Amino acid sequence: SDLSTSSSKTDSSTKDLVAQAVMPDSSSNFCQIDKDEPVGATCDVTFKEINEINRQIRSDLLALVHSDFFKYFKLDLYKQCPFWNDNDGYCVNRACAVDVVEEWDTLPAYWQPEVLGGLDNESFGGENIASDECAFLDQLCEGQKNGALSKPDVNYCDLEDFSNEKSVLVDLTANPERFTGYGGMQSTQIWSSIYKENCFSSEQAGTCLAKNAFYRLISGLHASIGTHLSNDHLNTETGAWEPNLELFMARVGNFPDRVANIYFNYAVIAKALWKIRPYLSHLDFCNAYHEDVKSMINSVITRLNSKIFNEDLLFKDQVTSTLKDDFRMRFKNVTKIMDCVHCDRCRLWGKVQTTGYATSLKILFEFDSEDEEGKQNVVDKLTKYELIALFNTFDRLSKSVEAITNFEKMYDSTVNSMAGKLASFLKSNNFFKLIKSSVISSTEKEEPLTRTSIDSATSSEKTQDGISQENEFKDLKFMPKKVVNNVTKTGIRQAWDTELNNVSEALRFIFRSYWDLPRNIIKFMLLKVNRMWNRFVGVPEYLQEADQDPTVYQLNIQ
Ligand SMILES: Cc1cc2nc3c(=O)[nH]c(=O)nc-3n(C[C@H](O)[C@H](O)[C@H](O)COP(=O)(O)OP(=O)(O)OC[C@H]3O[C@@H](n4cnc5c(N)ncnc54)[C@H](O)[C@@H]3O)c2cc1C
Repeated sequence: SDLSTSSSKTDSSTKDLVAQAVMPDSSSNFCQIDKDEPVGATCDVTFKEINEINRQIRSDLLALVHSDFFKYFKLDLYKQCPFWNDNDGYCVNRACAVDVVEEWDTLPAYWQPEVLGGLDNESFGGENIASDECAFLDQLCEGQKNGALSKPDVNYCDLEDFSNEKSVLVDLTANPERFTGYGGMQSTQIWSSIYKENCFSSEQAGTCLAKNAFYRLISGLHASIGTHLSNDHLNTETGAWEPNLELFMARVGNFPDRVANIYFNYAVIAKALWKIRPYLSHLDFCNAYHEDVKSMINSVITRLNSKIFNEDLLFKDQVTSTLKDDFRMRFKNVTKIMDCVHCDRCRLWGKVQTTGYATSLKILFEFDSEDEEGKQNVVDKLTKYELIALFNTFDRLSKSVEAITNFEKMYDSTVNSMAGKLASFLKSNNFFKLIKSSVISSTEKEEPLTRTSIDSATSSEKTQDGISQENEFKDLKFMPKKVVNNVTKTGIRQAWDTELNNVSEALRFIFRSYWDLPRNIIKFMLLKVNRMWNRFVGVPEYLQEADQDPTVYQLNIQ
């Protein structure tokens, strides 16, 4: 997929649709979500409460994931897709690339190869651990070395990825999750395989709940990615990275369930973080960063609470261990499907986030509430990459929630300005006055515009254009209402006036066309002469096109 093509396609298709996409029934009902409602049956927290929690923790969380400990992640960018033979696809856009860390000297001490034993985890453990300044890192990887993590397997992701020799270290802050242009058949295949993992075979009690939770997790991840690529989107006209409201509405905002699933995922990860809080004291960060990192973690986690998500409603009592195993295995497959993603940047963030979710599921469902020692054990055996993924995934969701709040502001101001523009347009333009007079009854004519009148006028406008938006974007849910035929008949007199106006407007249009004809002919001739001259003096074809359409030039040079 080509960045410029897909981007310009998106720009043009969404631009025309924005009027329909962002025209709501009520501007306060952004995404058609009641913010005072709970996020889901398993969450005792409302959308509004999550917005407030997020507002409080946002800056601390951001500082945490920018800290030297949490900003690095390790993955194998060249791992073969284990599910199908399609390793040939490449995303060649610059935006798809990942800048790996090559200048090791610039890294903090505990990321240096001599301290980490080449980062392959082989040298972790043994007697040296206690004396190592970075005992925490060794401690986290100890379980892996001892094989304790795989017997029994309580992991929802493949931990081997991090010990793979071919894995590279990546600075996440230098590779932001944003629009890459990755799309088409390749990404569709990935998403559809991910959703297919939700096909639990079991019919036992609780399967439906498990399926529902699985679906919400995946859909929330998908929607969060959609929010990021819309929030950090390349404007091909200016070259700037900026939020794109139309794209957000088309991908996420028009689907209340997708927005709700982002909040659901926020609640899931927040609860996992809340659960490990009492056991974090064992973690030992490097001296230089120890206190800072710990206080940053604390300031985020202390603002979370237990009622944000009730995992017991999901699995406890209703689900046998076979179903839980099935759930774990299927989620592990999702993390493995990330190796089939052709765009490196997307693969990187896909790996980080699926590992983050996998870690939170491990904490939520493998923590035995009666067994304090067991809980401490689970936390002690988390690898550093699981911990890094967990906090970075929480940051992604936190950023999504923040972006949704900003999109809501953009949406409201777009709607307000559209309503204002439409109102003045209707006032000044005769053609629309005619429509207005046929839609609004004679008694309402001089009253200020109401929401209904604006909607009706827009719908009429749409019908006049003859464009069937429903066919183009079946997904959109904020379509203006269908034209309601509420013409008030006020007798033959009004019909006569309307007809007379129609005829006079038509005559005026014909007259104006004749009037403009000579000017249009001259313009056309000048254009032709200009083209012939350019060809004569040897100006390349693409520059001539760019001359007429600046976007063409921009696309060609990319
Ligand atoms: C792991 C992964 C990471 C990616 N990361 C990036 C990235 O960082 N930057 C980037 O620009 N692109 C990224 N992409 C690509 C991006 O997700 C889209 O696939 C791409 O933009 C094409 O979008 P689309 O509109 O064709 O529909 P897609 O997003 O591909 O969706 C396919 C279909 O799934 C359904 N659907 C869409 N969203 C949801 C949802 N939330 N819940 C339920 N159903 C849904 C719709 O019916 C839709 O038609 C990534 C893709 C994958 C698989």
